[in-house]
Amino acid sequence: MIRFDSITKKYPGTTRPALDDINVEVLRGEFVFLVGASGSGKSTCLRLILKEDKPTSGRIHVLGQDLRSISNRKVPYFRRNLGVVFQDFRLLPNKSVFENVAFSLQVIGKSRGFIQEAVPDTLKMVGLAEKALRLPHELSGGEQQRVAIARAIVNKPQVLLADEPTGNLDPTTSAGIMALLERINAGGTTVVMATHEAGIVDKMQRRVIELSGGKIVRDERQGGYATAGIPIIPLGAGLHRKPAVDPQRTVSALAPSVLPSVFAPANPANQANPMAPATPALTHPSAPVPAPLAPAAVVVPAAPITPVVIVPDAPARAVSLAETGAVAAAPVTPPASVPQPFGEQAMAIAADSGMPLPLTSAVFVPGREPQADAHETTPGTGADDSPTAAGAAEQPTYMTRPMAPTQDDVLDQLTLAERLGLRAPGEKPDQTGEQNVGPTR
Ligand SMILES: Nc1ncnc2c1ncn2[C@@H]1O[C@H](COP(=O)(O)OP(=O)(O)OP(=O)(O)O)[C@@H](O)[C@H]1O
Repeated sequence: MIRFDSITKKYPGTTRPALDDINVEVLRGEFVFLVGASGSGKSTCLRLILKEDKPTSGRIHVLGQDLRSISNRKVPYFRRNLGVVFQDFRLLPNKSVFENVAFSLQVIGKSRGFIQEAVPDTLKMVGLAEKALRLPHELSGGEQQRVAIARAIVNKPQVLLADEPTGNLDPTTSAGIMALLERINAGGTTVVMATHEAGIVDKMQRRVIELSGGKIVRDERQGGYATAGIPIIPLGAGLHRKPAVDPQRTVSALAPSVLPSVFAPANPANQANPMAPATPALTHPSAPVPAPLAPAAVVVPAAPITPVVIVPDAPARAVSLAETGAVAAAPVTPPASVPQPFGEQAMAIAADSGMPLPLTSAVFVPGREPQADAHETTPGTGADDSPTAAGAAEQPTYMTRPMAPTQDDVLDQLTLAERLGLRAPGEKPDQTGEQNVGPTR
């Protein structure tokens, strides 16, 4: 399903590789945790799987395809098989829950009929059927993450990549999110999740791949989190921050089995599942392997954990996937003035017009008439689709194109289609719908 053959990734201007001769294979239907200190290479792995970036050397196969053989023009098609979830949710703040989920189908040209069926089904699965009309800021953090997960899975991807999806959530809410991810996995979707959260990894007892300094130092079939290489932070404390650890100073986990567990046993009284699966898992016809796992296990944070090694003097933080923006669930400036019926072509044309355009929400929501958001465009006033945007919908939202480049958000200069990876920056749209899709770089 996913295979890295001798993968080395060296970022320009760096001396040490972010990934150093990685060989690993993830099988269909697996649930894999990627763990490791900050800067160990977890997000780089996810970026390479997405073909967001390419390795310096080595080969990557995803879904049976050698990523080198996928032309830039085909990358958007390839990515439709992958769902992505980030720590910071990345919802469109001025769109409802329904619209946020529908949006990812709109941009790949799914029919209105398909959207009307798939979105409610998916919202039901994540337990948000009743909140379809809410705006992101009217939801809790856990609910927002469930919307993001719904958006990532609504097209039934074969692989779900999650980059610290519980990083901004409290332990109970995280447990609900993990139960949901387990359920998605039980439906046949392969899940690869980067995390720093020891309690979750320990509870799930799934495959754990540990990176240290760009190398795999542990690959355990049913592993826990604890190694000498990773400091433990107590659940519920510092959940909003990644541990700051100097990978140079961490001890290699070459012999994790000899390490004593630092985890207190879980409190059985806490085993109630806050996300009790009331609805069936989505079926994934494209994933022929039957659900390999037991019914969603309860994921409850372990009893209070005694913090151990916290290494002071953090290094410059690694650039994570969540910070660099990404494809499948990346934030996008909402489409400009979309005529109905919505569609990739219409949105691409609108987004590519280069003119300031009013925002229009063209998604039909049951029980709610299609309506224009009707924010007039004001060049230079920013549509806040930054990671902090979720929950900030009370701020007026404006189109930002065209806008001056900023140092840290080049994405804002791209059109909607470009930002979604549907077309290479600068490439002109044609009039043939799906064929609009083109190279991403
Ligand atoms: N775009 C980039 N340019 C240069 N170096 C980078 C870039 N992205 C990541 N790196 C470096 O590559 C290494 C691995 O980074 P990566 O983001 O993959 O780590 P990570 O394990 O995901 O960290 P975190 O847990 O903090 O997200 C780090 O040393 C980081 O500084």
